[in-house]
Amino acid sequence: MSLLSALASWYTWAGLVAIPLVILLSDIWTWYRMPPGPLPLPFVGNKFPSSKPWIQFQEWSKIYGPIFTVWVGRRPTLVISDPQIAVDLMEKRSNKYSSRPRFVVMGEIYGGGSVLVQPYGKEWSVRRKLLHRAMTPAALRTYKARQEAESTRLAFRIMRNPDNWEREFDRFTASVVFSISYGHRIDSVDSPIIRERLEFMHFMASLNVPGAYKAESFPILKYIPPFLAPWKRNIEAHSNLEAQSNIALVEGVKRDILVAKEKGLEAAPSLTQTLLAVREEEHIPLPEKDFCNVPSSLFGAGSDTTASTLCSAILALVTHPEALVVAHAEMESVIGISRTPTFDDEANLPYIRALAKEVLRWRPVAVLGGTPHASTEDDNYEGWLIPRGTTILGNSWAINLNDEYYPKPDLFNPARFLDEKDPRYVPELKGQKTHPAKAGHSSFGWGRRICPGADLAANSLFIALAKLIWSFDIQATRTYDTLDYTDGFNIRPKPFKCSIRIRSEEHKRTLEKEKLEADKEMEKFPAYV
Ligand code: HEM
Repeated sequence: MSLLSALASWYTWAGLVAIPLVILLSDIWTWYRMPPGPLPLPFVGNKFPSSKPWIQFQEWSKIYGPIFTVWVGRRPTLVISDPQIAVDLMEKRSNKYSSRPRFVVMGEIYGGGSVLVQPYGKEWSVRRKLLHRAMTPAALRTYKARQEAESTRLAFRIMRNPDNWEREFDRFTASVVFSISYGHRIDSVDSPIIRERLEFMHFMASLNVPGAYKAESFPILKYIPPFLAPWKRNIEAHSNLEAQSNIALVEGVKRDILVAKEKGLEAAPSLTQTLLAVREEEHIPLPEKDFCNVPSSLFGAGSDTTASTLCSAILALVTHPEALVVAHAEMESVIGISRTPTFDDEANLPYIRALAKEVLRWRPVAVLGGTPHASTEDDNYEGWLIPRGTTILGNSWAINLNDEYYPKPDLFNPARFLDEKDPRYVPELKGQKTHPAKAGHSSFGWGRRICPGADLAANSLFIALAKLIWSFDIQATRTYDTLDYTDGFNIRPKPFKCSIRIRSEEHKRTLEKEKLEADKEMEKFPAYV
């Protein structure tokens, strides 16, 4: 071996050892300065449970404190279990904590331009501003009539077929968001349009399963040409299908507007109609595919979340019948039997309002805070380093069951959200610490990324729960495991049976009468077939 080649091989070996060593030392230095958590393995990170990580995170918070670090490979993730810390970072310092971690497969290859996974910046802000057009206070007021009508139809349909309550929740929430997005109601969850949407959602969810795609850990793989990568072709084919479907829905609204105009009428108002009018007047810097993704994103983000929360409400009521007794008493004294509750009664139904909040606290559907946040600058919190690019998880599960804020956190008791002057208020449920958010919970997320549909969802939950409680006796038929939930980004109780019966003949007659009015209201939004 010549001296030259010996030297070259020496340098190669030195490099092979030195580079990982430098990376390792740098990781250790970062790890040492970040909030402590379970010990990670170099380059591999921590071991996570294969299901329901929020439970393990809650356990770890009891050992490492309300803010700790876990490592996914070499990427640090900060897990927060205290609402004040979540607000300190994601709201008070929202200029640094409003991005999303990189989603190579779902965000960049599948694309679709969904606002949910967009990193913080211009692309995100254009979409978010367009979405806000549908969520202004004035717009929310106009949706109330259809939310009332759809929740009357919901109660009527459950009265007719009580065992079908879960699917009726899915139909109700789908109809509310579709009527807002496109001016069309949904009469059946089996309609082709809903089936297609669910297929898109399931495919999207499959892209996010940890380990499913190597490109997530090795982003360079996303540049492989599709003809060499069948997995990429498959993702792109699905992405194109969804884009075409989104475009077809917008084209449908354009046709509705033309047809109505020819008849001298106006098409049912919708977000799509508003966005098309805005585009006539100002340039919207989005390609057609991304523009059409904006109204379609309401279904993905807003339908299943609201329906799952209603499922949790039924589980809460059958396992905590004392809450239903108080709620029924409120209905009897404020509403009576000759009519069902409406939004005009909201101020006089504080227990029902509190009940909706307590469901969101007790079983937060977006259990790990929805989609994680990511930091865009180095920061320092209480002496700890939070480097740029850290993933931030608000563990809503641990936050909402934190007994410093919510004593007896596993107990479902709406009274904790009542005004202290209300005779039904229970002082023992007042936490030693007060939740920093005005709503008293943070189940809709934080700061600049807070759920834009929060008020719409809160309205749907209030009116649906009010009508259901007014209509029905809801009772257990067996004992239930209140932790038996599905896995994933959004959680829902696993299917269960219970007894749902109309409260009296007079309730039945009132509901039948009001259902006719509700049908008339919903005729303004022709059904998608
Ligand atoms: C009970 C019902 C709902 C719950 C619990 C919920 C919860 C959440 C949470 C926790 C986030 C993440 C917030 C964050 O990153 O800090 C989120 C984001 C989002 N939600 Fe909701 N949501 C609900 C209903 C809705 C509805 C009805 C809509 C629309 C009609 C909607 C649209 C969105 C969108 C578009 C985002 C992404 C925002 C962004 O990344 O900038 N959600 N939601």
